[in-house]
Amino acid sequence: MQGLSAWRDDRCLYCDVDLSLPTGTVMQIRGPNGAGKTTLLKHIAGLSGRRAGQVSWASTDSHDDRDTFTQQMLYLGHLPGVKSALTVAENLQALAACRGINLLTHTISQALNTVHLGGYDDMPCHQLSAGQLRRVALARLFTEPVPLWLLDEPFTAIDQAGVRELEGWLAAHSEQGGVVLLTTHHPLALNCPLQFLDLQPIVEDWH
Ligand SMILES: Nc1ncnc2c1ncn2[C@@H]1O[C@H](COP(=O)(O)OP(=O)(O)OP(=O)(O)O)[C@@H](O)[C@H]1O
Repeated sequence: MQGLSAWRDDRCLYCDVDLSLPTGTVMQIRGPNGAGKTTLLKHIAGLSGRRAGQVSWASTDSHDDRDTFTQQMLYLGHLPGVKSALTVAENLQALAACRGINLLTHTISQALNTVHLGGYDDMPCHQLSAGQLRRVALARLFTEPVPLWLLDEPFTAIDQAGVRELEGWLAAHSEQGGVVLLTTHHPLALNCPLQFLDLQPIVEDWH
């Protein structure tokens, strides 16, 4: 990523951010509320319209080959992003279908077992707790296996045991050659090297 910049009104949120994320990288974007962490993740995922700077995947500009880039990355936003009227399995199927994957029932059940929602396949999502909804979103890490994970506050509503488990998944993904870029206010304890990108808050000029 080269020269990433974003503005709100006439204020620069982040300017000329250069990042290189080799295979195996886990990087935490840090900064206080409003510093621009979500904006930057969406920028990289290509979800915020074209901003300044270039995002390349495997040496190709992500805008020149959008299809390849979207097939290689999974963006999980700070909201779970599941439809409450659908069941757990229907949500996972619909989301995977967006990238052309036809999920087998067995794959869904396995992923749900991994996130400790085994047997919840046919449960309507409006009946789930906040932590369970988050786990449905996290099940996509296993139903849509891709090298690049862009995760915005993935620990939200997750219990303590789940936090340790998710930390383990991040480290395992890195060991398998994946790349993780995430935001969290949670201090991470990973069994792998962790890099940081610190964003500074905009200083308001009240005068
Ligand atoms: N849709 C929007 N329109 C205008 N300004 C916005 C919009 N979304 C965010 N902002 C502003 O952009 C700045 C960065 O917001 P962003 O959500 O990226 O911060 P963040 O670092 O992720 O914060 P948090 O830790 O609270 O999640 C904030 O000042 C916010 O008010």
